[in-house]
Amino acid sequence: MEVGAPDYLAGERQTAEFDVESMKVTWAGSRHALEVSDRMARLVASDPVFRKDNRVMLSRKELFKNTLRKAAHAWKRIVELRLTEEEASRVRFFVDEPAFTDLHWGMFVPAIKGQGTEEQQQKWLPLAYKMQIIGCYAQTELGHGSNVQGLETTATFDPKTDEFIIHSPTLTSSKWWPGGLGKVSTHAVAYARLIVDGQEHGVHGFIVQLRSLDDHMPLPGITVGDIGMKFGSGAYNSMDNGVLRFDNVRIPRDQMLMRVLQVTREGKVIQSDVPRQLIYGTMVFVRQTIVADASCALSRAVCIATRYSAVRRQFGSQNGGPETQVIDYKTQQSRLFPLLASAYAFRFVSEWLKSLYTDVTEKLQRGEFSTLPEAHACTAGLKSITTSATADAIEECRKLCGGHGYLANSGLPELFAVYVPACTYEGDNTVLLLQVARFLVKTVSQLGSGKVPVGTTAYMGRARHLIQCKSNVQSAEDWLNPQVVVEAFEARSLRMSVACAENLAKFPNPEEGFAQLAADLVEAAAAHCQLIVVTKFFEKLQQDIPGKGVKKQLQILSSVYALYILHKHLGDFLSTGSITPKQGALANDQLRSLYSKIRPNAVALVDAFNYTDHYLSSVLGRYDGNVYPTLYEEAWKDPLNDSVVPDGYQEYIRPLLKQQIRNARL
Ligand SMILES: CC/C=C\C/C=C\C/C=C\C/C=C\C/C=C\C/C=C\CCCCC(=O)SCCNC(=O)CCNC(=O)[C@H](O)C(C)(C)COP(=O)(O)OP(=O)(O)OC[C@H]1O[C@@H](n2cnc3c(N)ncnc32)[C@H](O)[C@@H]1OP(=O)(O)O
Ligand SMILES: Cc1cc2nc3c(=O)[nH]c(=O)nc-3n(C[C@H](O)[C@H](O)[C@H](O)COP(=O)(O)OP(=O)(O)OC[C@H]3O[C@@H](n4cnc5c(N)ncnc54)[C@H](O)[C@@H]3O)c2cc1C
Repeated sequence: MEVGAPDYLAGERQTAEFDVESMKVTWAGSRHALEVSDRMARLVASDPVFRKDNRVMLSRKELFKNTLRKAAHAWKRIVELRLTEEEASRVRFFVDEPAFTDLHWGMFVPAIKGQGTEEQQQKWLPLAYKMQIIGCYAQTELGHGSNVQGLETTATFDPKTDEFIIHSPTLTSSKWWPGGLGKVSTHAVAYARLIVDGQEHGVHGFIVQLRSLDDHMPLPGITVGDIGMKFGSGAYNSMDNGVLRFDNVRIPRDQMLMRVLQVTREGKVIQSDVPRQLIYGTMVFVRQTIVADASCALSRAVCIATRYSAVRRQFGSQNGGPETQVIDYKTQQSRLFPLLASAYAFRFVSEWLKSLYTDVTEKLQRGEFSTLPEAHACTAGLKSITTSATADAIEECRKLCGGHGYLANSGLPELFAVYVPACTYEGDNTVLLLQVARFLVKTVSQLGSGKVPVGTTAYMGRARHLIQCKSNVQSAEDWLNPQVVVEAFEARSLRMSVACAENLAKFPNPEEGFAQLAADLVEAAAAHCQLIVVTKFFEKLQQDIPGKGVKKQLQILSSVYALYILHKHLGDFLSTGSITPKQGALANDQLRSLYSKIRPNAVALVDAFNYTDHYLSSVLGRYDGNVYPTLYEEAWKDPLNDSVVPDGYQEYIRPLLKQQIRNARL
């Protein structure tokens, strides 16, 4: 905010019962992370190249070219200022525009790192790090996305020339969707079925050059282009999601990523001791980052809706005084505050998931693979529930802002359009929950065998207790006890998984049973993932959290998150007998009282996200709350208002009006 400018939300900020600066540190993860973030936010906001207020008005071509300009400028600044990786990734965050660079850094580089041999990494990574080559991740095809084993592209070894022949045998085998592919990437990690000596060896990644490094023209045998406009204006259309066909394209043998499986000069296929699933490792990495993205997108929407709800007034004027702030309506609070709590919950679970991922990666380096299934289940499941909740929440925030939320300059329509594909990319959310369900059913089925479940399924080791325990909640106050809450969530989750396992056992063919019970399995998987989020929020509170009143606010938010989920899924808790209807009603009583505790802190709690006005790009979410004059000014900037009488008046409006007049005279 400019020095001396009026702050229409100052009153709201004065009622905060905690130290906002300390909460900013907790949200950012550390004082250092906050400092870096703050500096990079200002760097981006003060640079005219990164302007984004006109984005929804641009044609696709203009938008795309502008994105190229921003990406090139960002890279120039990163190199000039010698920014660290952490700083560079904050620059990407605040530039706030999907671009080919996301796939280059986020998938192409990690695929080579995770699936390439030492030699391959040494050859390709320096080129990629300097952006002397630009890569994408070409897995999905027109006919196959979720079913990776069903991909049709082939990579056939030719021992005569020591090459692989990459080919798209059918229309449905055309690569379809990869970001950065359509117009920019010079290379791809393309996934194809490996065929050696007429035998198939599953799907593997191959580094394929697509375009000339001299004139950017597609190489012989490559057909490549953009797949067309996507949902919404602006939004994901800055990305060149592409289509790609291979017509017997030859690549050297050493361009197959060979950490998992090697093909020798003689055409021998050698399986290393690394599990086959490591071929899916890049997806595990990105799913983990997507959970962190969910907390960012959600907190952004909630920040806009909270500030605007404090500015907006409707009804309730007493003796000509001001009307009621809509944030004071209990319905507004019961829709908004759980989303605020969810933003914090997703933030902390993403922190935990990142540490789990780092730990598993270190173990993989040492040749320990036992934690891979849990890492897969956690990343897949949390990606699924956090993105689904965030997509729904952004739309709810739009509605919480009434009519003005529908204006592009509220920032919410574009945020929604850019965010919703997260429910689909990197694994459709239902497909991913089915993976979690497989993991849970397997864990349950091993309970009797003496194998002790660990990590996020450790609670299943107490199945005997959880299957019959009764919650001893007797008052609304009891629901503030994390142990009580966690036990109710554990009982619900365990009982849902066990019920699924019991029902599955009734089918002679387990796969048929899995298919028939898929809807129940998905619900059991979601219950397990919600338990993880709740638990990790409570565990965060065990840490030392400095700053006046900060921990207290987080305790309130953790209870709101847990009791909101309980209230929303009350049917599960009641039907599994994890709690009684009376206890469910007490949870709801507690939730109401927690909302009143959040109310004086709401604006400060969203200030703690530390978002600049440039990043929010929302008239409704402005830090200073100066909404109405800005809405009014912005309206006049619309190109339609460039002329008082619109283009087309002479051709289409005038004749109509004349005709009406004639008719009226008749
Ligand atoms: C210097 C820096 C400068 C600037 C910075 C600039 C930029 C920013 C940088 C970074 C940004 C970071 C990240 C963001 C990047 C991009 C994000 C933006 C956009 C997103 C792009 C989206 C890209 C995509 O969508 S890529 C395509 C994704 N596709 C999918 O997800 C497909 C989903 N399908 C599957 O995963 C699988 O096919 C399946 C799991 C559903 C089924 O597979 P399969 O049939 O083989 O399996 P099963 O038989 O069911 O299972 C076999 C066993 O394997 C286990 N399994 C399955 N998957 C995994 C896994 N991933 N890991 C481990 N194990 C796995 C499964 O459990 C089975 O085990 P079991 O024991 O045998 O039961
Ligand atoms: C914006 C965007 C960017 C993308 N970027 C990339 C990229 O860079 N690289 C890349 O390779 N791919 C990319 N993709 C592709 C993406 O990964 C796939 O779209 C995604 O994995 C879903 O696969 P699908 O499209 O085949 O969906 P489908 O599997 O066809 O899903 C359609 C419906 O079928 C259901 N379904 C499917 N299988 C099952 C099942 N077994 N049981 C029950 N229900 C099922 C799903 O739940 C869904 O409702 C991108 C997609 C989008 C939208």
